[in-house]
Formats: sequence, structure tokens, C-alpha cells
Amino acid sequence: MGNRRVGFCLSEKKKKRMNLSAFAELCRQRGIEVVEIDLSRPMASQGPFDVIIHKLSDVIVEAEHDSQSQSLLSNFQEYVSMHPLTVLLDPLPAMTQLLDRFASYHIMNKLQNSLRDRGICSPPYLEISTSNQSAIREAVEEKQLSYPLICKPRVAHGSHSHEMSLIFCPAGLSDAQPPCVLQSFVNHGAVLYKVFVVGEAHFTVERPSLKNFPLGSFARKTIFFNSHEVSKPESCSHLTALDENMPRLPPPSEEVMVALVRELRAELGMVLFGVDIIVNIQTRTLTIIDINIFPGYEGVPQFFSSLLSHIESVLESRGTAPPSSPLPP
Ligand SMILES: Nc1ncnc2c1ncn2[C@@H]1O[C@H](COP(=O)(O)OP(=O)(O)OP(=O)(O)O)[C@@H](O)[C@H]1O
Ligand SMILES: O=P(O)(O)O[C@H]1[C@H](O)[C@H](O)[C@H](OP(=O)(O)O)[C@@H](OP(=O)(O)O)[C@@H]1O
Ligand SMILES: [Mg+2]
Repeated sequence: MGNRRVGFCLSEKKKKRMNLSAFAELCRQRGIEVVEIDLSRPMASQGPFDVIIHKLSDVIVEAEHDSQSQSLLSNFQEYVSMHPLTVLLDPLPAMTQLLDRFASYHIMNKLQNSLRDRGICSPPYLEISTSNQSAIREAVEEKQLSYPLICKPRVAHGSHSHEMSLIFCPAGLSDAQPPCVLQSFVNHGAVLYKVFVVGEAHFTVERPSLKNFPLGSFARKTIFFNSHEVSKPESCSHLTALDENMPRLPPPSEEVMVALVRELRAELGMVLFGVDIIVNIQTRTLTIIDINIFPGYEGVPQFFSSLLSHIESVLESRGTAPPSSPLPP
């Protein structure tokens, strides 16, 4: 059986955060060679690859306005088009769409129809591409968005992609910087559930989240924040304070999570993604607020073994089967 080669194409930050070298050692023990792909060199000279695992968010977003990033992306795209048998985790078009909140929120909105009977929804939202205040106010009323509103940049990756704001009244709409999305804020008791998907497996991790706010329009100044200060495991600020008087809501049921992940896998055509879920404290409805490509899987000790299992299942379906020994626990 030929040497099975899996290419990785990640930013330096992601490689370190994922501990790619430790994962490569685990793969080596299973007869799989992990190759760190250098996009600044022709990929053909670094191949062949049975599988390529990548997160090209930086390159894709910068390729919009930077010729060097465009040539890195073209290098990758050319190799992929010349090697259709190489399995991409995940397909580039599927990942690219999730870098645009207009596209990902359209998907979340569409999912409501197939998941409504499971008690899963997504908050009403608006795509904002204009600075015309009266047009925005009219659209907010027409779409029946409810205050507070959360405002997120259209581009879902990169330096400004996590700079957000909470808008409490129509006068605050002037703080929305288009292109962006406005989404009704849903009170959920400052608890977020990150559902991390790895191939056929998924893991639900609890995280801090934004606290509750009085519902309805209030003449209050807009709050600006960075989402990476809100829902990391260590996040702790005046914005994430748990309400002691509020009883803890039960976590989402595993059965519902299975149904959600099944629908998302089918809709996205991806196997490495995260979905952020909150529970509406009034209706107890599970509310999808965000989908992330190749997240950090922090709090998922099974990430390496699940990823390796998925890689081996892909290799097996391609006819390059793994050795028979079981995976380490
Ligand atoms: N509609 C909403 N109602 C209530 N809280 C929300 C809503 N949308 C987002 N939040 C809060 O804001 C945080 C960041 O939102 P979101 O996940 O969309 O940003 P992000 O930059 O994509 O974050 P990440 O990439 O870390 O997942 C969420 O973790 C949650 O605490
Ligand atoms: O806490 P998680 O794992 O969700 O944090 C993710 C975050 O959701 C985003 O997916 C980040 O990607 P970008 O939006 O592209 O910055 C991830 O960063 P990364 O460097 O790990 O890709 C966070 O881990
Ligand atoms: Mg999120």
C-alpha cells in the first residue's frame, strides 16, 4: 500500500493553535504522512496528496485586494482542479461562502424550515449595504427585527470581522458600518453552546456569552465589543455576567443536536465546522446565531482522534486502507 499523504494548508497561527506537529506524529504512527503545504512554492512539487486539510480564510479574504494572496490562492486552486481525486476538507466554495455573513445567515435562515419542528430557529436579520438611515429604519421595521440589535461585519474573517456592536434604539442605527448584518438580539442567560463537528462526530462545549438585556427600544448608547472577548473559555467581562437570579436552562438535547448537525452537514457539504447555539430564555427555542469554518475545537479532547478517524475513513473509501490496529483512546 503506497504511502498515504495528507497535506495541511493552515496559517502559522492556526498550525500552532492546533498543535499540528503533535497531530502529524499521531498520523505517522498510523502510516499517514502529514505534509505542511507551502503555497508560495508550486504545489505540484510538494504532492501528491490523498487528502488536503486547509483553512485559507486569510488568503481568500486578502485575495480580494492583494495580488500576492491572489497568486497563493490560484496556486491552490490550480492544483485542486488538476487533481480531482485529492479529497479537500473542506471544499473551497463551501468554506468561502461561510466567510460572508450574508451567505451564512441566508443558510441559517433556510435551515429554519427543515428544523422548525425540532424547535430550532435563527434570529431575524437584515443585510445592510447602505448608510441611508431612513432606509435602514424602514427595513428594520419591515423585517420586524426587535431591539436590542447585534451588528456584525459582513466579512466573517480577518482583523475587523469580530468587531461588533449592540444597538438599543433607532438612533443607534447610525453606528452600523455597512456592509454588515443586523440580527435581533436573543436573551439567553449568558451561556453559549459551541457545537464542533469533525466528520461524523460532533461535540457540544459550553462557553460564556453576552448577558441578557431589556427587550425593546431604549434610548441607550450603542455598546461596541469584540466577539473574541465574549465567548472564549476564559471570557469574563461586564458583558458576560451571569444573572444569579436566573435559573440555569437545561442544555440542548443530544437528539436535537444530532438532527441539527445532520442538516448542517448536508446543507454545507462540509465536515470541519462549528455552529454557535443559544437557548432563548423566554421560548426555550434553540437559536443558531453563527457558523464557523474549521474552528479551534477548544474543549474537545477527542479532536485529534476524531479527525484521524475521519481521514482514515476517507482514505478507506478511496481504496488506501489503514493498518488494522485500533486508534489510541
Ligand atoms: N443574535 C444574538 N443574540 C444574542 N447574542 C448573540 C447573538 N449573536 C451573537 N451573540 C453573542 O455574540 C457572540 C459573538 O457572535 P458571533 O459568534 O456571531 O461572532 P463571531 O465573531 O463569528 O464569533 P466566533 O468567530 O468566535 O464564533 C456570540 O458568542 C454571542 O455571545
Ligand atoms: O471558539 P472557537 O473555536 O469558535 O473560535 C474560533 C472562531 O469561532 C473562528 O472560527 C476563528 O476563525 P476566524 O473567524 O477565521 O478568525 C477561529 O480562529 P482560528 O485561528 O482557530 O481559525 C477560532 O478558533
Ligand atoms: Mg461565533
